[in-house]
Amino acid sequence: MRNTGTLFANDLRRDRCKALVANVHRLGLTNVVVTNLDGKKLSKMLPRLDRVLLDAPCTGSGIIARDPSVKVKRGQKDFENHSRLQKELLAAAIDMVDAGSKTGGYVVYSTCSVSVEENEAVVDHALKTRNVELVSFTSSVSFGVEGLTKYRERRFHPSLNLTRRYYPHVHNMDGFFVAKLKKTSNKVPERAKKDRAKVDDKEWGEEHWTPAFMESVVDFEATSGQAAGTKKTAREKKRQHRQNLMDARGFQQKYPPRSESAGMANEAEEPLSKKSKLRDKREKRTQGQPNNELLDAANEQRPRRPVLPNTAKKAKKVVKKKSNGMVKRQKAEAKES
Ligand SMILES: C[S@@+](CC[C@H](N)C(=O)[O-])C[C@H]1O[C@@H](n2cnc3c(N)ncnc32)[C@H](O)[C@@H]1O
Repeated sequence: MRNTGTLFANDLRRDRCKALVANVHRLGLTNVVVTNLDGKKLSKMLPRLDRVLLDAPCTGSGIIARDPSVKVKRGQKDFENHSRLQKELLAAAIDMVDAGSKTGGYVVYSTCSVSVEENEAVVDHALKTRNVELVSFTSSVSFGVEGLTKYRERRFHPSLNLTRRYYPHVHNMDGFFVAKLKKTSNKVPERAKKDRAKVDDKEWGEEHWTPAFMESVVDFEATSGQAAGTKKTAREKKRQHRQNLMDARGFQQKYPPRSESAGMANEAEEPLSKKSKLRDKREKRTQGQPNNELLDAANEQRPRRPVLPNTAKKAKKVVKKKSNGMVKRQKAEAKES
């Protein structure tokens, strides 16, 4: 501006304004008015401007190379909150500009973030809620890669390719984003323009949600933390699994249980086979008996007689037999004498 016209420089933080004033003095600028206000309210306080540069507050995901703490400092909520604030600040910046300005009517939006939420999503929101369009600025800045027009399930206005992204590993600088907007009318649209950012609200794996799948009960394996009273036996689990399969295939409607047609009280009970009756009997018999596993563990701890190898056993037997014979012989000799 070569020290002509008037420049308003604003920051919400007082300490930042001090640094700003110092820079103004250092550069010998005489056309700058420094304000310490909330950017969202600025449009009501200042006259209509020719152009605005919004270097928006952001998560700083583009400066991780310089400040790795960003990786642990920022969470999903930070990205969401910054995106919301950036949308409000950009709307306010657009409202401050005069669309009929002979020398401008432009807003430049920039962040030092590489996240889509803080960049393309913010600009796309402005395109929908204000009368602005994106313009190219490659004549003055010839490098950078095109902004994204789609990202995962999100779709943005095709003109988002006029924005520019700068990457540390590609451009040897901080991660950065720049968009240049031209205001086409001072009117603020009453309703947001058609939503192009179609969010695919289909959930992962939804294609598997067949009616049969949705009707069946998923039988999860009992975990170690399960209450003792609710633990299912293998037989009960098997029965439950069979029941689930039958429910999923609509067996219940096609072939109602016999008891139902006969009007019996116990409807869910199915006829027991001979084998399962026997198994039931065995289960009842073992109920209340000591736990075999505990007994085994106790036996393990009891001191045991050393197990002799076979040859040692045989030798022991022979000695025993011999000693028996000797005793008999001695008795016989004693009788004779
Ligand atoms: C990326 S920095 C701008 C840096 C500045 N361009 C410079 O070179 O020093 C974003 C600035 O926005 C300020 N800020 C945050 N919220 C604001 C708000 N609601 N209104 C105005 N400024 C705000 C922050 O204090 C921060 O200094």
